[in-house]
Amino acid sequence: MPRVPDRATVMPVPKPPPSTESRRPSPLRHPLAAWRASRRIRALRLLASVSPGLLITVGAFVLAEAVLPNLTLIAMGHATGRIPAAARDGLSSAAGHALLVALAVAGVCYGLSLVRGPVEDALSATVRARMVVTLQRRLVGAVSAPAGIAHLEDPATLDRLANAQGQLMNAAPADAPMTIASQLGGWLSGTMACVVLCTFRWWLGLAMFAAWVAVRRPIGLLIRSRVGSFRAAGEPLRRAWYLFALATRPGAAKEARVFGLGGWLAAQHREHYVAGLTPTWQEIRRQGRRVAVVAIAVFGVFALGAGTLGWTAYHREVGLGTLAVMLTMLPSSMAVGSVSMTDFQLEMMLTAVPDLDALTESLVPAAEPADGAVDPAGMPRRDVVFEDVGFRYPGGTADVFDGLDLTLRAGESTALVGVNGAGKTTLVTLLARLRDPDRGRILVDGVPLADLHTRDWQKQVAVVYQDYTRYPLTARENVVLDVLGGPVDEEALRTAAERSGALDLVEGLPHGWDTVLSPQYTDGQDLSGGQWQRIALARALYAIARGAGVLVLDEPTAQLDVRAEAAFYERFLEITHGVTSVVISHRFSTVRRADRIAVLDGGRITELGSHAELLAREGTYAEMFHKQAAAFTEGRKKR
Ligand SMILES: Nc1ncnc2c1ncn2[C@@H]1O[C@H](COP(=O)(O)OP(=O)(O)OP(=O)(O)O)[C@@H](O)[C@H]1O
Repeated sequence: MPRVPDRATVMPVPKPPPSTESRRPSPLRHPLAAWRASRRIRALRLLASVSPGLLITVGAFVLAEAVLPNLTLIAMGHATGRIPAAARDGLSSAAGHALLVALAVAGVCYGLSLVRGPVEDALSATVRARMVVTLQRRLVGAVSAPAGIAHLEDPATLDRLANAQGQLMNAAPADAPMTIASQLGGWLSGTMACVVLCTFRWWLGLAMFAAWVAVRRPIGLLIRSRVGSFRAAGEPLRRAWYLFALATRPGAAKEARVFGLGGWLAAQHREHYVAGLTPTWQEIRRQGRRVAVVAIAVFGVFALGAGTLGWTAYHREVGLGTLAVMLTMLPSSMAVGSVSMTDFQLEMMLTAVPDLDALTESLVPAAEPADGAVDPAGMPRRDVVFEDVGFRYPGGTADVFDGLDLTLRAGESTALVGVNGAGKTTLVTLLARLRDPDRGRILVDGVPLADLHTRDWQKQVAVVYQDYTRYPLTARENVVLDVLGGPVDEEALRTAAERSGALDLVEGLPHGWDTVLSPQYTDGQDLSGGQWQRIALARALYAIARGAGVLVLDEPTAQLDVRAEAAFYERFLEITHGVTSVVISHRFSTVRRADRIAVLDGGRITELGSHAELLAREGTYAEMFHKQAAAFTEGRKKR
């Protein structure tokens, strides 16, 4: 008796670990661990993994950002303080020399501050470019790690994916390291100003520092909670972006115009966007009063500092130079507590970090357990057996399969017939192990599918899907997809194109096999639906020529014209000869040519046999066949 695994144990949608965003630091947690887990540190570590040299350069930028503005102000203050003495004693006096030195230092620092802008621009562009490549590589790696596709229909995973790309909040995560650097530079600059204030009155520097930190904390928390409610609205925001893409990209452009969808799309986009942002706006309104309290505190602290300076100057306790330096340090110290739009943007960028990690942590290890050790090369030699298979889509309300038994004999063609929604395409999905059954087993030459190396088995199954992909690549690349970047077997390519009826079409293209099949690229050209279908068919036949063991054709002639369809039928036996093939079609002129026909109904195979056998049985197949034949004859008579 085969082991019947229960639903929960088979290839589940990988569950992301709880977002580190929501893991509140426990008081017992080591501070160093909390520091390492901080999203800022993780973003900077990401940059270090891209290029340690770049991180060091960014560090130097932070130092310059912290020191240069203060040095300029201090030097200018000192210069101001020396003016009276220099004016009195002359420039050649000691006081005059001190003035010149202070002016020279101020000039150099100011000059260096002037190049800060262009340097920051260049550095930001480099960091962004390197980060984008790394982030995209990690995302593609994570998303394509599982052999199955269930995770791509999991809303939580899709929210994470959209946010890790920066799409959900319209904030580019690749800009996070430089924004952190700029923010850190500002904070250090403010801290340095507080230290300078300490040299005047130790308590004033400390008080300013403590006040700014105290001011910054509640505003920081407000920003976090705003961004948190923004992030929580993942689904409506993702939907808003989807609608926006529908309205602005070519895919749906034709239907959007013909059906006049433009206004509806715009209204729907607005509705979902507003629904996504409403909690954030409510949060902002709730926070308004706290922000007002903080603003009053800022004013109070600043007044205390300025008042103290004014008082001491009035009583001649400090000289002009000290007064000039300290007066500039007061506003400089504000950088410790200042919060701007950049902080909000940075907070949004940083939400991508835990999402990126969660995707990698959940999807990449999920790829491993699904892999078996048996090499499927040359399989199937005998058969592929579906044994008591049960399957229901995650979140679905009904079983698609309930005790399905079917044997696909090696070297034979089997046609799958059934009404819309009977589960024909789903059966192919299980065969290619893009999903696993909830119950029962699929055996290839007696070996459970789970014991085969998943990726290699998937390469053994060449499928022309009903909704095959039209890649914006050259005609050649569209056909030789499974070996992209590797050597191309030109003879097999030509034969595949000839058998699928694509050869004449490709030879008629402006650059032949090298024509890009997309009008969105220079010299590119689009194809008609039927022409694309021939290319997709050639893709599967090329894979078969290169050793794939199973050919699956899902509605192979749906988009072909009458002549192409007739030519396909003539070649059908030749195309599928000796190949283990599965043909799904509602056209009985295709189906009848298969060696065996399986009728799928109510989650099981209800009839199985050759065309003649099933007609003789006078069951569902015979009824469907006669209805279609009658409709066809009727149609011809009317013409
Ligand atoms: N990704 C999915 N998530 C949930 N349910 C799905 C999904 N894909 C298909 N279904 C459902 O599973 C059932 C079988 O769908 P499937 O596409 O396999 O049918 P089919 O026989 O190929 O139909 P058709 O002849 O229309 O192509 C249908 O009820 C469909 O609604």
